[in-house]
Amino acid sequence: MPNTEPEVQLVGKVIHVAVGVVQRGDGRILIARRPDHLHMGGRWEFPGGKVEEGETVQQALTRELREEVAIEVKDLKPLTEIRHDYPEKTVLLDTWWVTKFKGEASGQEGQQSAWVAVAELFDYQFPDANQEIIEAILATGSHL
Ligand SMILES: Nc1nc2c([nH]c(=O)n2[C@H]2C[C@H](O)[C@@H](COP(=O)(O)OP(=O)(O)OP(=O)(O)O)O2)c(=O)[nH]1
Ligand SMILES: [Mg+2]
Repeated sequence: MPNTEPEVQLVGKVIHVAVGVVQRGDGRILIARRPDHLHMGGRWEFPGGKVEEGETVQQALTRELREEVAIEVKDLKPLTEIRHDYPEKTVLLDTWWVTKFKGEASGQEGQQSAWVAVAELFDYQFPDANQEIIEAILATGSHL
């Protein structure tokens, strides 16, 4: 009997996540601290969340930023896509610049948030997959 185990692992599902790099006019970027009880709890992140069935990634990002940090996305532009294997799951971080938005950002789930300069991103602890997002931000510099 052939062993089908490796194939089972290959077809394991990838979690599609919409991630927003929200940048203000002064170049600062919005980050938020993940609630402790979640996957990667306590680490800082770019706000976002899972794309639900029947949603586009843009719709998902707009919904997540409204739910998590109370801002209204007005314009988006693609930044990068990062696939990362954590021991417990595989994520596809579909990452977008948020180039226009309305509202004052504030953590709607009690989480801390901060507007940080690009150079300050290195002072915060992010999930491992974010290293490549930060590199993409540095490579682009800014959407402004
Ligand atoms: N939002 C976000 N998720 C990230 C980042 N980096 C990273 O590895 N992730 C991972 C952590 C999670 O496994 C997954 C995103 O899931 P999530 O917990 O934000 O999803 P969600 O907002 O839909 O939350 P829930 O409804 O499942 O509670 O992607 C990041 O910068 N932002
Ligand atoms: Mg989320």
